[in-house]
Amino acid sequence: MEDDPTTRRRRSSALHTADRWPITPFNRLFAPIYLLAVLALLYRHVTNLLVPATSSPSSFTTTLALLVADLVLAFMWATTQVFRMNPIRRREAVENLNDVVAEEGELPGVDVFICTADPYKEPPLGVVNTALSVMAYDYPRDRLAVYVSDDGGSALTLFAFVEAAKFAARWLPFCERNRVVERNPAVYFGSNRGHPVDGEVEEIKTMYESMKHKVEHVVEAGKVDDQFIDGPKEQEAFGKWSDKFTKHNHPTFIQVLLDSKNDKDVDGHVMPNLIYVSREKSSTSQHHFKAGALNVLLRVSATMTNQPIVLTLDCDMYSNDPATPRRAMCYLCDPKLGPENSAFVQFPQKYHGINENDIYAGEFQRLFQAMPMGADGLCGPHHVGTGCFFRRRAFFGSPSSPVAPEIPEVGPDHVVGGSVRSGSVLELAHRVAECGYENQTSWGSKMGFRYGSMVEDLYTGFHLHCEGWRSIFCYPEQPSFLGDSPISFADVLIQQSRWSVGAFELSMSKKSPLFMGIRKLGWLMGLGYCHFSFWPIWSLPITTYAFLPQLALLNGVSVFPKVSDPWFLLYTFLFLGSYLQDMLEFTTVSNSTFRRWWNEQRIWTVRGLSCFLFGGFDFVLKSLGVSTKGFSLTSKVVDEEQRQRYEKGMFEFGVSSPIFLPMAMAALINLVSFGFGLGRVLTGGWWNVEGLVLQIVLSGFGVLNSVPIYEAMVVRRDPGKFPARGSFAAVVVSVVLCSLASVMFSF
Ligand SMILES: O=c1ccn([C@@H]2O[C@H](COP(=O)(O)OP(=O)(O)O[C@H]3O[C@H](CO)[C@@H](O)[C@H](O)[C@H]3O)[C@@H](O)[C@H]2O)c(=O)[nH]1
Ligand SMILES: [Mn+2]
Repeated sequence: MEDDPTTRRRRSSALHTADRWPITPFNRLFAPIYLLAVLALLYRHVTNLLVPATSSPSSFTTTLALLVADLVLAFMWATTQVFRMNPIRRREAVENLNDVVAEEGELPGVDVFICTADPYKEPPLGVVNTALSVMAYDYPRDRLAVYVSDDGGSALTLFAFVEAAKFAARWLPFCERNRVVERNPAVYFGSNRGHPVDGEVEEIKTMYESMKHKVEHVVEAGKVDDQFIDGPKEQEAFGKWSDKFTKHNHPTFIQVLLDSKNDKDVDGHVMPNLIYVSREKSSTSQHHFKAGALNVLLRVSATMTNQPIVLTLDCDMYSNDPATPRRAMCYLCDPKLGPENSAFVQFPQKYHGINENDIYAGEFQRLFQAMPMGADGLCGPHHVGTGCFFRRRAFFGSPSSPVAPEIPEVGPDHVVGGSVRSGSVLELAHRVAECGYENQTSWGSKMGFRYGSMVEDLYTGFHLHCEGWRSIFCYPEQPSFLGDSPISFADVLIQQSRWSVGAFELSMSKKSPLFMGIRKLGWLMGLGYCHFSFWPIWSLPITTYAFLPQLALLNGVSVFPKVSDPWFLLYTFLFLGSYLQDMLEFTTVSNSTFRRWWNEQRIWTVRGLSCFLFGGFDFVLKSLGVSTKGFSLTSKVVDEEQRQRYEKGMFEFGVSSPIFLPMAMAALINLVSFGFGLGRVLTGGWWNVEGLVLQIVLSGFGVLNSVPIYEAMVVRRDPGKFPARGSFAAVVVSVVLCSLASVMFSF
């Protein structure tokens, strides 16, 4: 049959399908019922405020605090419902791609961007392995270009890539011939999953070990010794570095390590392009962290290869499935979908090495899986920074009104003239990577990744959606990418404090989802974006419920209805209703365990008492111009002892940090108030504490959630335990807080 466009169009329908979640009808039914209960609760608070039972100032303050807390809970509840209204799960039929794209040569080219920023926090060997895993994709090699952005400006990282380019010439054909699935060599050689061990495997393994040894040696030494430099070309590359350069002050370095027009693998087949880029840095310019780095890569790649699709990856997110680009192409090449409906294809963030019960809730099942599926049934998932295939065009204005860049050579329509090694191409590439280049241009505002938030991913995705672009969530059974998840508790909380600052930067901006979002995307998606951008305000109700009812209990003051009061039923329904629905969804949709769900709800409360709170403070300080805190990079270095403790499910406190203080205080105060409540029950019987029952139950719940903190404070002796200084501080501040509360409740 002739392959005319109509036939192809028809066939493309088989490229992907979408299924609905089975529990959606229940969720849709439950939402209005729960809403009525929420309204009833708010009504109760308001009447209590206006017509108080007692006229004490403390009871007025308590009711007001609970009203505010419940208003925030109600708002966040509403934003969560958005994702429950029409969630879909897509599946791709990669085998049908060849019907639509008749020849391999028709597949669109992909420029892959990998960001790294510090050779000590992000070991170059890991970055190199990520690059190797994507260079070895099952995709025409001449249509693949890998760009590495090194914000560390480090010769150590370049050295690792020089070695990787040599190793790739063996590794790529090996993977292809043997249909290797794990194309990250560290994973392949690290797992003993019955790989055939023959002469060739042994030889490649030795080659890998030698590369690893050299790279690790160089990183440890902190410099590239002459003995490791091979030939005049390398001499020239490393000769560009000087001792005077620092991470924050150095010229542009662009090094073409592999060029698909000239470089061949050991079998004589072409190699993908591999290009190292370190943009110019100067201590007097703004660099906009990762967003800035990505915009430089957008321009540099435009001048060198300018392929229509761009894949962005964090340095730790390696490919776990060589068919991934073809999966993405099932959407990007689908003529039925249209470019405006597939501006980007987002894959979920998934991690390797998370412990059995996921004690830190590092899987982010909701944020990275359930909610994107929910949004996919509306206008598409939010962007999560890594594992995302973009149409280059999406960075240059809305689907209907393109924005022209300051020079046509960095635009999506530019046709690259020379080879990536040609003098004129390289000269232009250097120019567009200069730190003053963006002055008086639209980069970061109307073009490229947007500046203005620490979560440039969410921020940029939001702006693209508001411009009229739509996105796709691609969630195959086998994870397409796997990344590192921090295993030290302090690292986890610092990372999420940064996310919290970024979220506030979006929600409090002039283009907040609450206003621009709802206006441009409608109520549903507008509120959906509010969920992410108001994420840290959970800390308000969580902090209130972690302290206020407990302190009241200690003073014998009742803040919830009595057991015999009909309102008691409302409280029970609200609590159990949301918890049970949440548990049901967590365990069925993502097929997870009860223990993981339990840990997840615990971490939710812990976040409210740590990173959300601290992120909020940081945001205020930043807005006032007091703090200029930058991007605190998450360390990807693993301490073996820490890893072992983590495997056993132990929380890693270790360092004394103020971020642990509020949760430790909550643990202590809940314990004391629970003990106090139980004491009253034992001495006076239940009827004596009728009005305090819910407070006793809440304290008990707090105690259950704090078990790992008590263990770390009292029982453990290992280096990951709660530092004695931290415990002491928590006791002192808790005593002060309890005394203040007893004064307050006496009014
Ligand atoms: O100035 C910088 C800072 C960071 N990075 C890179 O950004 C990536 C993400 O940094 P990481 O420390 O791993 O932060 P995470 O919090 O783990 O990253 C999540 O959150 C970020 C937003 O805060 C998103 O950009 C990421 O994609 C998402 O995985 C890494 O590859 C870094 O090398 C840079 O290139 N330049
Ligand atoms: Mn990361």
